Amino acid sequence: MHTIFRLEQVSLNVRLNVNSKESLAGYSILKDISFEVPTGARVAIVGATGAGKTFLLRLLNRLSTPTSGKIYFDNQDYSQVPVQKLRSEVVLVPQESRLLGMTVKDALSYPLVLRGLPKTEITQRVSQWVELLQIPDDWLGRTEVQLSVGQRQLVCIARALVIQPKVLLLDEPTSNLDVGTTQRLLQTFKKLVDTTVLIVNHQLDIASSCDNVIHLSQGRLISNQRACDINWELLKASIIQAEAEDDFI
Ligand SMILES: Nc1ncnc2c1ncn2[C@@H]1O[C@H](COP(=O)(O)OP(=O)(O)OP(=O)(O)O)[C@@H](O)[C@H]1O
Repeated sequence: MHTIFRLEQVSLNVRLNVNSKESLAGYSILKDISFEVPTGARVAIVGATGAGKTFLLRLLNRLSTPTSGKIYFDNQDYSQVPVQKLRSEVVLVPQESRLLGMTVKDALSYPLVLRGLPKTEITQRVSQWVELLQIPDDWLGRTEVQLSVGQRQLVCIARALVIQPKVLLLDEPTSNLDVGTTQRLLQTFKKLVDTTVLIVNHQLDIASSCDNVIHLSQGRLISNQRACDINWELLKASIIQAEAEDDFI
């Protein structure tokens, strides 16, 4: 099995107050995390609010740097891979993505323009994804203020998909999408043969459509299992319990 990411005992501390000398050790966000992501897999990352899911995606995209431990991307120590190269192959779609004032059509073309693709190929690729995700033609000339939150979310995912990255990191990609669009998106992910997809999601039915499920709780890895081996009732109960404990704290 080829692995696209391998994490070995990765921990991440962040300083709550960057100016404070006392808090140099920082606040522990992720603790001693080890797992492997098979190339081409769809991996869900689940866990209670504040479990560290978003920070895990940030680590993989190198928006955050591990405090200790090692991360390997495509069998290479990822700290040795130039950040620009890594981010062109490992694309993160955060919860609050923006179109930066561009029209939908320009936003979808822009990453390909940056990569120097010929105009004809850009047009062809954008049309292909617009069609696959059933983005209506009348959105193409709109800017983000003329789109609903869910419509913008879909366009931001399409903008990442046109790049055909090696790894797609999606933070709550379906939080504002209707059931039909969510299903279409999940079907599309299944068809991506060369792209590994990691999805942070609160909805376990989305996790159940993935190949593997990583469960985090309070910054620790609780399990990394194949979806077909999971007892979903138990997983749900465990997440609910972690949320209740957090509320109590
Ligand atoms: N800028 C920050 N500085 C310090 N701690 C932070 C910062 N942002 C978030 N945290 C803390 O880091 C922990 C992990 O946050 P993270 O956003 O990764 O959680 P999450 O699992 O994605 O949660 P959610 O499901 O609510 O999005 C939380 O306890 C949070 O309070």
